[in-house]
Amino acid sequence: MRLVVAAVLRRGDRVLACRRTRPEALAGLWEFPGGKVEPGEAPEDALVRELAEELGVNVRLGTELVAAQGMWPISTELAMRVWWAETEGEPVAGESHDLVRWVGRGEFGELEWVPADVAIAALVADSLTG
Ligand SMILES: Nc1nc2c([nH]c(=O)n2[C@H]2C[C@H](O)[C@@H](COP(=O)(O)OP(=O)(O)OP(=O)(O)O)O2)c(=O)[nH]1
Repeated sequence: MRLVVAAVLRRGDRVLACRRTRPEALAGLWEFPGGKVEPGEAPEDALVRELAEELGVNVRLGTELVAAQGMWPISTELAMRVWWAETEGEPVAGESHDLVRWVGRGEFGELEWVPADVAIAALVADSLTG
């Protein structure tokens, strides 16, 4: 099982959603930014690295958003761990995304999420005020 890590970057009552450019099956769908943990790499280090690479921001991780089962299932080969995070920088879409958007709880329903993120987005929306 390969581990994927993702961040719910929070600023006030909004969080950052990112629209994927690849692979074709996921292009156009929204996700929380992150990526695969490399062999030998600590999950938290991988997450900080991915956000620097993909969005050009230096993030500070907060607490983990734990699923009922522990990890968030993606597929038979992949499972995901997700952390709250903050940054002072302004995220800019690189090659992995063609749009980034700060969304409040009322806007979550406007986005078509990557399938594995639907349950995470629901939990996140519930925990935001406004
Ligand atoms: N980054 C990210 N990936 C997610 C989310 N939800 C979800 O199902 N995935 C899936 C999509 C991909 O199959 C996998 C993560 O791969 P990725 O393409 O983002 O990772 P990476 O940057 O390390 O990519 P690569 O080196 O394999 O190209 O997890 C999510 O919220 N964020």
